[in-house]
Amino acid sequence: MPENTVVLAADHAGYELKNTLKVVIEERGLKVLDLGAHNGDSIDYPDMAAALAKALADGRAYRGVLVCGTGIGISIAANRHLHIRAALCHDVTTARLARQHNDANVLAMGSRVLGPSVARDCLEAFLDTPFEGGRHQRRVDKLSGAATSPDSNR
Ligand SMILES: O=C(CO)[C@H](O)[C@H](O)[C@H](O)COP(=O)(O)O
Repeated sequence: MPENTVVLAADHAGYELKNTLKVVIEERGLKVLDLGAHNGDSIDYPDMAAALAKALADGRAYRGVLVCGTGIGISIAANRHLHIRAALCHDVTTARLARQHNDANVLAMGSRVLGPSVARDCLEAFLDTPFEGGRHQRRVDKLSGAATSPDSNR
């Protein structure tokens, strides 16, 4: 898996913010796999989330960033894929905790609710923060069906 590549995808509403975030990632010396949108023409967020999920499943990137108008639709769509842990974040604290506690592999944001400066801060926290493991690993394992019992809480 290319540990230096971040995959980006957005719908038309997230197109401009996605391009802003692309520059931020490249400035950090990472590579970007940009799946679009490549213009402001209306496009459906489930299709973009599915394309990003496939790129991660194929090992073409190690993390992903999704943008739509609110981040809601595109994060819901991404989380339909079992290997995706997409966190919809609105601030640095949630972006940091999404990594520390949830081992989120995808950051989702809303271009119509976040300014570019906050979005940049969220992205940097998402890229810089390691997973804490420990008790959180057990919980993350349960997200992907590793739990032995549906009512297990240990
Ligand atoms: O899916 C969304 C909301 O959960 C995204 O914000 C979309 O970008 C939004 O619904 C697109 O709306 P538009 O009126 O078609 O631009």
